[in-house]
Formats: sequence, structure tokens, C-alpha cells
Amino acid sequence: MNPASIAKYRPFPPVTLPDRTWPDQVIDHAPIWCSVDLRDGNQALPQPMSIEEKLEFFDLLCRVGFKQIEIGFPSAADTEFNFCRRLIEENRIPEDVTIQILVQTREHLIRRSFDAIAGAKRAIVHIYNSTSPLQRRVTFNHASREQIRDLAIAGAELVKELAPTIPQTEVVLQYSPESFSDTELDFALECCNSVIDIWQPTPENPMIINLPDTVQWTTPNIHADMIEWMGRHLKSRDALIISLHTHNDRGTGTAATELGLMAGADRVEGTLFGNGERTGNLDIVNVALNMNGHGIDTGLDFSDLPSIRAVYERVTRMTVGERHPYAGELVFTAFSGSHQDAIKKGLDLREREIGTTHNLAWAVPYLTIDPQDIGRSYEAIIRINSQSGKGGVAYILDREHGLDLPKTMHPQVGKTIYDLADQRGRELTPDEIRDAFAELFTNVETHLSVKDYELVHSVTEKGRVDCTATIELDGRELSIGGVGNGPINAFVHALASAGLKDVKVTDYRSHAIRGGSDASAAAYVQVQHDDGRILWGCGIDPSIEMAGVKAFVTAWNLLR
Ligand SMILES: CC(=O)SCCNC(=O)CCNC(=O)[C@H](O)C(C)(C)COP(=O)(O)OP(=O)(O)OC[C@H]1O[C@@H](n2cnc3c(N)ncnc32)[C@H](O)[C@@H]1OP(=O)(O)O
Ligand SMILES: CC(C)C(=O)C(=O)O
Repeated sequence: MNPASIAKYRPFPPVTLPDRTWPDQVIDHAPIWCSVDLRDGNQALPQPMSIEEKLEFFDLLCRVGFKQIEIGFPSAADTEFNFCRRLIEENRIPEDVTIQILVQTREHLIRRSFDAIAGAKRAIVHIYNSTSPLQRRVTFNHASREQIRDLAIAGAELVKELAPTIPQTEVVLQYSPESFSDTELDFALECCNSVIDIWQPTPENPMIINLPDTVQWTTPNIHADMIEWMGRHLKSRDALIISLHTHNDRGTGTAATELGLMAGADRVEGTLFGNGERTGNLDIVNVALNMNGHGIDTGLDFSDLPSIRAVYERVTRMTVGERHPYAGELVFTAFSGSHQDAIKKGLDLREREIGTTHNLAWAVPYLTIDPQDIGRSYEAIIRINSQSGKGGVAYILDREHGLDLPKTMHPQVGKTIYDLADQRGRELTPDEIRDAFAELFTNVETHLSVKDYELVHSVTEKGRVDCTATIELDGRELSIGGVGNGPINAFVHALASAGLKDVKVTDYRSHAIRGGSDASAAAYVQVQHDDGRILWGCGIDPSIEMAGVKAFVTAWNLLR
């Protein structure tokens, strides 16, 4: 910001609450969730959802597990009204789901809202009026506190009067002092208590007091102080459900909600992926998955987050950003070498420990949750660019192509592959990595190749192998033979007998290729040249013995 502009802003006053208790609280259970996607989310869309789109979204929210869903502002427009009617008349509201509708504390709007909800089994009528000094002065043209409090009282009285006119519908009252976030606490309390006096809630029939962070003007700790303060001072606390409705103007919607829950709130309103006015509403997916990540069951099922996101993006025409918590394309991806190394080690260790430890706790560096638990695959966890490391390259070859390279081969392969990414100036796909590995490290025949090869395992002498082979060396064909205690050893001796001995085998391993279409084996042979150089080659062949020989030949060629 231009320094000259900063002078026009003011600090936000803190709450005097020296004996605050919320910092010591731990979130150990889920709140009541209420989705406001179809109202606060929808009202903020450049192109609001059609009725059919709202119906599809409503069904999605029910499948996710929301039991309270604010379905719109039925008195605002025909689409909103008709959507509410269709839900009720077409019996689309599951038994255990309660719809909620929003309306200003204005008589004609409240009457129209009752026409909309008539016939529903249960409905939350959510009335609101703005209470902050700013809104009293600006929106309500210098209205006094009394005038604003009287709006709340009139609204509550009208809901109380109309509720018995739709006896087949159980009406629950919710009141929001809108702009609570910058309302004087004593005045927000006065408005809420006035409504409580009228509605007379009981622990058996509670009402909802929603304390919206309509616009975030300050830090989440002050929000938490405000919630704790209200919880201490509201009348009939045991007959109230205190609800949070945070927006995200300062980018702290999630933090404000979490601290608000620690401060005693019982209920949370928000939307999927944080759609909503300006920077959006609270992202419920974020808070719920944060809780799951601490071992708390939330009643919301985000186990197939990609398909939820797909419906969301289609019907709202919004997009979920690549870095968006949990749902973004890149949030379970590591490009950088040290992260890849730690993730690969963490996943490998987990695979080994899972067989021996009951209910093994999730503990993989850089991954707060197991991506598979929300329908994300492991495939995209590690991606290779010039910042990547050997662990990441090994991970791709292993998980994507079934090639489990020996650890001491990782530096040789890793460097070549991420140098390639650097030369190309872009990320390499898993297939490009496999192709580069195949071309540069597998079955390499640049000087020496095996044309024909036969092995005889001795029946009289245990462990003795006789090898005869036809090789081609720089265009020259040679027949060679040798004896050893295994196929590679025999082949090395055969080469030696032809005067081609300047290396020794220092390490070897092999495995069947996981998930491959053909039943091939991969072998890795490490050789040391007489001049001290050490490197690995890989051989792939349907025969495990031949794979070993090819791996040796590859290493031999790579040393030339
Ligand atoms: C923070 C939030 O998200 S709150 C929810 C906001 N959502 C929406 O507004 C979406 C739906 N709303 C609408 O479609 C329209 O606002 C309607 C149909 C409800 C009302 O439309 P209109 O009355 O034509 O216009 P509008 O909303 O601009 O009305 C503003 C008037 O209502 C008054 N008003 C606003 N809230 C209240 C209230 N709770 N009680 C009484 N009056 C109110 C304003 O002071 C203003 O009065 P003025 O005309 O005397 O200056
Ligand atoms: C109506 C209220 C709850 C609201 O949407 C807000 O304050 O943001």
C-alpha cells in the first residue's frame, strides 16, 4: 500500500477479557454444520445457480452429510421461492435434514418466507439486521441503537406470530446481528437478548444465535474473545446454539472459526471450498478435514473430494485454486528434492510398518493427511522439475512404473533426470521419466551387446554355471565362454577369457516389475572399473537371468 494511504486506517480495538479461557481449549468434537452454499455462496456468484443446479447441489450437500442447509432467500426472487417449494413439494428433503431460509427483519419479506417454507417438516427461519455503528450510520441513515434493536424485536415477534400458522412445520428461530464483527459487544448482546426474550427458547427447543464475522476487520484472537464474551453474557445460554459465520476478508476464515469453536461456539456455517461474498465464506471442507486430521469424526464425508469439487465447479462456475487446502491440484504434490526424499522415505517406511503395527498413526513428512483418504491419488504426490531430487525420481519410477531402484543407484539416475528437466525448462511427466530411464540406463548396447546366450547349471557341482555366448563388440562378433557361481559371474568370466576384463561386479539386485503388462524382470548391476569409477546399469527381460546379464552389459557400456 502506498505509505500515504496507510494513514487513513485505524487499529481495531481489542476486547477486554483478561480471564479469557479459549486459548487453553482443545477442539475435540465436531460442531453442528450448516451449509450456506445455496444462499451466501449463491448470492455471490456472477451467474447464480439455476433451480436445476441448486437441486443438484442440494442433493450433493445431503450426500456429504449436512443436516442443516440454508437453501436461499426465498422472499428475494421467484427462483429462490420456487426452489424452496420444489424441495418441499417434491419431497426432496431427507428426514434428518433441516432447511434454513434467510430473511431480513422486514415484514413483507418474512410473510413471503413463511409462504415458502409451509409444508416442510422442520425449517430454521433465519432473520437478520445489521447492528454495527458503521451500518447504523451508513445503511440505516443514522439510525439509533433503539431503532436497530426494535427491528430485531419486530422481526422476532412476527416469526413468533406466524409460526403457528404453519402447524405442520416445526419452526426454529435463528437470529443474526449482522455485522457482529464490528458491532459494540454490549449492543450485539442487547439485540440478541431482546430476541431471546421474545422467542423464549428452552434447552429442549433451543434457538440459534448466529454471530457473523460478516466482514473480517481484525485478527482471529479478537474474534474468539468476542465469541467467548457473548457466550458468557447471553441469556439462557443452555437454550441457545451459538453459531459462527466467518468470512475471509483477511484470509483468516478458518483460523477465526477454529478459535471461535475453542471459545465455545456450537455450530458453524460455511460453504464448500469457501465460495461466498468477496473473499468468500468459511471453507467448511477445510475446517472439517483439519478436524479429521486430528482424529475427530465430523459427520461430513469428503472421501471423494475430487468428484465433489467437480460438481461444485460445474454448477457454480467457480474454480478451486491449485494451492487451495486439501482440494487444490497441487496441494499433495512435492517438486523439491528434499521434500520428495522425505515423502518417499515416509511412505516406504509406512508400507513396511503397516504389516506389523495395529492402527498405525499417519506420519509422513509434508503430508498432513493421507491423500487417499479424500480420494486423491498418490500419483501426483511427487512431480519432477529442475528442483527435484533423486528420491523423487526413484519414487516415480517405483510407484508409476514398478521399478524399485537400489538406493545407491538413485544419485546416478536422479541427477541425469532432473538435469534433463532443467535443460527442457519444464516439469517432466512420469512417462517421460520412464522413457529417459529406459534410453539412458536400461539394456544399453552402445559398444557391447549379447546376440546369443546359453547357460548350463551343473547337476554335479552345486552353484556352478557354464555360460556360452555370442557377443558383438563395436561391430565385431565374438564367441565367448566362461564358468562362474551364477549367470552374471559366468558371463564376466566369459568376457575375461576374451580379454575384456576391466570391471568387477560390486552389487546386484532384481525384482519382478510391479504392475507391468508383460511379466518382465528388472535387474540392477553395479560395477567398478579398474580406474575406480562405480556405476549401475539396469536390464529388463522376461528372463531374470538375462535381465541380470543385460544390466551388467549396460553398466559395462556406460563406463566406456
Ligand atoms: C451479509 C449478507 O450476506 S446478508 C444477505 C444478503 N443477501 C441478499 O441481500 C440477497 C437477497 N436480497 C435481495 O434480493 C434484496 O435485497 C431484497 C429483495 C431482499 C430486498 O430488496 P429491496 O428492498 O428492493 O432492496 P434493498 O435490499 O436494497 O433494500 C435496502 C433497504 O432495506 C433496509 N434493510 C436492510 N436490511 C434490513 C433489515 N434487516 N430490516 C429492515 N430493513 C432492512 C435498508 O436499510 C434499505 O432501506 P432504505 O431503502 O430505506 O434505504
Ligand atoms: C446474514 C448473515 C449471517 C451473513 O450472511 C453475514 O453476516 O455474512
